[in-house]
Amino acid sequence: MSQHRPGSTSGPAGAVPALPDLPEATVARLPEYLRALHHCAETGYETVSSEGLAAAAGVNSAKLRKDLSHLGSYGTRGVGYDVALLIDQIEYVLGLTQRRAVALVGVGNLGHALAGYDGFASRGFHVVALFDADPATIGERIHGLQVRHIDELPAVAAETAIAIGVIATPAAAAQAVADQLVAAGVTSILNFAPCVLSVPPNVDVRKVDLAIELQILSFHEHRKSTLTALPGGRAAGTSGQEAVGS
Ligand SMILES: NC(=O)c1ccc[n+]([C@@H]2O[C@H](COP(=O)([O-])OP(=O)(O)OC[C@H]3O[C@@H](n4cnc5c(N)ncnc54)[C@H](O)[C@@H]3O)[C@@H](O)[C@H]2O)c1
Repeated sequence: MSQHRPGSTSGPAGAVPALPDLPEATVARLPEYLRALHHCAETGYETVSSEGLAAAAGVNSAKLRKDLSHLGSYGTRGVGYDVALLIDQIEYVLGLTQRRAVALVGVGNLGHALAGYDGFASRGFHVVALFDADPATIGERIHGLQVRHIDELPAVAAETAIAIGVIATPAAAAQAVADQLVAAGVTSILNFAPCVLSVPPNVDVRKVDLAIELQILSFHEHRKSTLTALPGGRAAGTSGQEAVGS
């Protein structure tokens, strides 16, 4: 099987091929496939079936086959997917063939944990700068990096192209920090602060909020408890509101 840049469309000679516009849900599952594929490779598997890969990634196999078809990857009947090739394809699509520089702003409780997390480096991300506004934190060294004042962001960004800015400040400071990151040329932001950021259209923001995840689990807990409270533990067709009141 020859190596092929997944789903690329041909452009003018010498131009970088455009990536397909993948469904966001597919993009969100690709890192799971990649993690499972790396595990296959580390445990000596050269091929993997769609069912095996789907189980390892925690999705159903029909969804996995559909996702991978967007990449132009269909596997071989009776053999499955070539593990090394699929790793290459997914890493290419996710832009993981180059290490991306990450700057972290806000080195408090969460920021300390993020700054010391080894998982970024092993997945292709390089934390290049740490910023804070508190004089008590500035100058501190974490994993060999010195925390700098946020006002130094433009100078640091001029020296080192920052691909992704991570915001771990209180919500009240997050918009101003986002504005500073954008002004410094950063076009991808991972926001841990519990607030909505306003950014120009060319800037991508992803939000991580564990409290929201807990609230969603709380909804499911609530729903399960209301369903089991019904006579016979009826499993569908009744809203939680009605069940609570019954
Ligand atoms: N996403 C999640 O799941 C999750 C989990 C925990 C906390 N949080 C959020 O993460 C953020 C940080 O939480 P924490 O517990 O680490 O708070 P913290 O108070 O310990 O740390 C915040 C840090 O941001 C710095 N800071 C404040 N204003 C700044 C500015 N303008 N520029 C640069 N640095 C600035 C502070 O000096 C401090 O060091 C909060 O918004 C919190 O709600 C999110």
